[in-house]
Amino acid sequence: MFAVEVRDHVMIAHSFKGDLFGPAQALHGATFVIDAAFLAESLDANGVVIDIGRAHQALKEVLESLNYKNLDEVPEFSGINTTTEFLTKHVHDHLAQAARDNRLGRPGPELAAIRVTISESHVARAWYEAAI
Ligand SMILES: Nc1nc2c(c(=O)[nH]1)N=C([C@H](O)[C@H](O)COP(=O)(O)OP(=O)(O)OP(=O)(O)O)CN2
Repeated sequence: MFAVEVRDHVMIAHSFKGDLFGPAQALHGATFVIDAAFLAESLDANGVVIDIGRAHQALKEVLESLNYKNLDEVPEFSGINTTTEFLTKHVHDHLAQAARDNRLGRPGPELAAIRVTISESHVARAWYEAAI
C-alpha cells in the first residue's frame, strides 16, 4: 500500500464530562497536531497517491471549522466529549466525503483508505483509519 501523509495543527478549547477525565473536566486548551494519510494500492498516471498540495488544502479546509474554537460551543458537538479519538473520526469523515465527491484530485474509488492521527501532546496520540 502506498501512502502520502500531510500535517497541520489546530488550537482549540474544550471540557469533558465524566470522572474519568479528572482535571480535564474543566475547560482547557490544546494544540492538536493532525496527520492525514491517504492510502492507495497503486499510483496514478502522474506517479502519485494524491497531489500533496491538494491533500494539504483538503486537511486545512476541514480544520478551519475547529481552529480557535471552544468546541463546547460548537452546536454540532453539543453533549459530546470531543476527545482526541472522536476528533480523528470527525476529520476522517470530512476527508472521506471530499474523496467521494472527487474534490481531492483523485477519484474516491482509487483511494483505498484514509488514516487520521491526532497528537494531543508529545506523549499521546490517537488515530482512526477506514476505507473510503
Ligand atoms: N482517551 C483519551 N483520554 C484523554 C483524552 C482524550 O482525548 N482521549 N483527553 C484528555 C485531556 O483532554 C488532556 O489532553 C489531558 O488531560 P489530563 O487530565 O492532563 O490527562 P492525563 O490522563 O494524561 O493525566 P492525569 O494523570 O489523568 O491527570 C485526558 N484523557
